Amino acid sequence: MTEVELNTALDRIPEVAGRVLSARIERERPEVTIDVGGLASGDQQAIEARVRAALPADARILLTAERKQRRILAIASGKGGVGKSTVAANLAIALARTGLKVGLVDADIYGPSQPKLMDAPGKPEAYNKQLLPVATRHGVPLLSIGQLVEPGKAIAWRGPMAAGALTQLVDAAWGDTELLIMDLPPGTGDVQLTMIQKHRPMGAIIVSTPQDLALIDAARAIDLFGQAGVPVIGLVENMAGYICPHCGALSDPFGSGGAETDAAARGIPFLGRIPLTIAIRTASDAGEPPAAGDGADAEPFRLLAEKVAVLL
Ligand SMILES: Nc1ncnc2c1ncn2[C@@H]1O[C@H](COP(=O)(O)OP(=O)(O)OP(=O)(O)O)[C@@H](O)[C@H]1O
Repeated sequence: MTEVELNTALDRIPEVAGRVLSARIERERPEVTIDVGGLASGDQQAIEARVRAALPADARILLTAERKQRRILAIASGKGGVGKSTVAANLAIALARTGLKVGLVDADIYGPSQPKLMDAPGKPEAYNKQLLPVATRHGVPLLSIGQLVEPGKAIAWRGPMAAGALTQLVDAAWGDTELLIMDLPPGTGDVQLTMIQKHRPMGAIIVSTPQDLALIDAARAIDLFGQAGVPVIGLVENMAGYICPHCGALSDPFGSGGAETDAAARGIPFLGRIPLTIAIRTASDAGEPPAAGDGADAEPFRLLAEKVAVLL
């Protein structure tokens, strides 16, 4: 059964109209969440029976009485190449592993790398003029600008065109997703500002490398969020400390601790340090984000998710 077939089957059940919070195929199995808030238990059971009869026998049907509001957490950086997308993907996965329903929106028009990072290159289907997020092996559905355009095309877009396309990603059929991690384009231009003003993230995390120049750019990103009235919930230092895989010696190609000092000076929480390791790069390039595994490289992302979860 495809997601479109699943949605069509649900459309034929009048009792669930307006109550389907999510309908997706997870590991080839239909998974449906239905809001039964305000219904007597007999009516809830009747709805469940109707849905069960309409779907394949292995379908998972979840009934919930609490419709949670979806929030957006923006992941930003002052400049490109600091590992913003890597942090966004791994944080999304680490948060999902804590039980939160997390989705990932890749709004990076200059280099949409999430389809590769999350190993989800397929094009999203649409239903009722809404995009259906693409399920990934890592438990975090994804919508990326890279799934909608040919490689290299999005970069040429002007502000309004980019903002229009990106809005489709945020306003998609996210169903019961509680938190959307939004991987913003690097920098502090119009597209970033429009996305922040239009979608009002509950907060932003700034990713920086430890060296001074990256921190100056990070300061600009912090200012941008400040002007838009979106709280910066913390700073993450990426590519800090390189452990040689041969001799085990620790070196600091970009320095170390710069982001922590900078965060302290600005009164922004410091959320953690992700080391520079070859394993993080090779795993990411292979569509196997380290946070999805249980190796040493998952640990910094697990710790980061723990800190972020309390700030949500
Ligand atoms: N901690 C790390 N250790 C090793 N490699 C890393 C680490 N973080 C990111 N990388 C690598 O650095 C490169 C850039 O990372 P990424 O694409 O996440 O950066 P970005 O800030 O999102 O860049 P862009 O601005 O191009 O979107 C990638 O090859 C990625 O695998």
